[in-house]
Amino acid sequence: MTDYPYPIIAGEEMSESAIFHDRSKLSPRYVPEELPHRQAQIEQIIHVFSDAAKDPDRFPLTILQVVGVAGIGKTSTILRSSKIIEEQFVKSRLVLKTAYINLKLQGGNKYAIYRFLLERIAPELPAQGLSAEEMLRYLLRYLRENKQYALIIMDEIDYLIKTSKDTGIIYDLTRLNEFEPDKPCNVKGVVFIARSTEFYSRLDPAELSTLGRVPMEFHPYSIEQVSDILESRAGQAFNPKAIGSDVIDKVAEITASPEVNGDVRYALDLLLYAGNLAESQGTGRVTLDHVRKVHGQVHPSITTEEIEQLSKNHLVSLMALVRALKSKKKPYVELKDVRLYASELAERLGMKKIDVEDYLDDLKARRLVDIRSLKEIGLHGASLAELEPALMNRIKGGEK
Ligand SMILES: Nc1ncnc2c1ncn2[C@@H]1O[C@H](COP(=O)(O)OP(=O)(O)OP(=O)(O)O)[C@@H](O)[C@H]1O
Repeated sequence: MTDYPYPIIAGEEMSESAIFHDRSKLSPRYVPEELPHRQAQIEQIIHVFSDAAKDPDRFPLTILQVVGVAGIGKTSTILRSSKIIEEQFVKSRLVLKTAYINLKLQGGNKYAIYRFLLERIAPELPAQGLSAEEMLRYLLRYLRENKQYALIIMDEIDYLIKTSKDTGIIYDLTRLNEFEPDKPCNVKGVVFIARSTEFYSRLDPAELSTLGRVPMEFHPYSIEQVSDILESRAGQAFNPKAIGSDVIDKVAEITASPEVNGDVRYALDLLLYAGNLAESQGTGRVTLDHVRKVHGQVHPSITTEEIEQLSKNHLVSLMALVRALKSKKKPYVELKDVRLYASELAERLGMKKIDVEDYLDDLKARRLVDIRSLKEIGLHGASLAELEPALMNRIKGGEK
């Protein structure tokens, strides 16, 4: 183990301590009921689907796109809205199932994605031996026969389109109502979430037109808004006496800086680690010093959640890049340097040789690595020394 002073993985368990009331409320997987400053967007989305629960068979398949930078509540807003829409269906004595897919996590091809969809919506149906198109037909038939409805949420669609040739997914999902045109389509909505609209350039005109050109844009929060959000999250996670508004305002200020670019996920990480540090020092209260110390050590351009999403090969490739950059003391290194460190690391960890180039490409698509050319590979963000223990912890701790 390393001397990294606080666990890099957010604890899921309820924990009693002088600092925390329930630290799992800071976990990236927790979707709070209250989303300050996203109420207008929630209402807008609910409005779009407001007639769906009233007369679902006449409600058309509705496509929604949501676009905005990382960590500004896109996913949470959609998930919260879908819960409310589900409740409206329940009130009409109907069933709406939400299938959420994070394409960065799920990755892969059309086939794997549709199989996952089928598992979520129609778990009784076996997916084995079916073609991608058959899976969608089965899914639609299953919903019809069981008088159920579905909402599909495809998160990080831009990542998928950038890394995979299966752009057909957009075409398929936006035309689910044309599979059997004489029958109602019980998938009532498909929501695509993306960081930007750059992926449009990889779509053909037919895909673009079914997707619709007008995304719902989410703008980053202001400092004051981040403060409100953190106050609400901290209120659930910390003991009231353990944290003050000075700390919340400091974290909000850091979060709104260009370096972090409003990513609330990073703010929650900062609060968690600062709390852990205060706990380990037995101070009974989180101080500005704890925040400063942690901010100096955690890497703003890579959050806990992003590290958790990486496979061991990704981690080793990233670690090799960090080591190469450190040893060369330059902002960019060459691919061959990274290769060298990666094979050394893999050998030491008893792993098979890694195709570093593929993993670096993927890390680039995840916006963690900056590849200008094969001779100029660097990291997004500045200081790296701190990244190494966090990555090593994960490599040794959890395998994916
Ligand atoms: N208004 C808010 N109130 C409370 N928590 C929030 C709010 N906005 C964001 N968060 C929290 O910040 C974290 C990141 O939010 P979320 O995953 O929804 O962002 P995103 O825009 O979808 O990011 P990405 O593009 O990286 O997926 C989550 O833990 C979420 O709960």
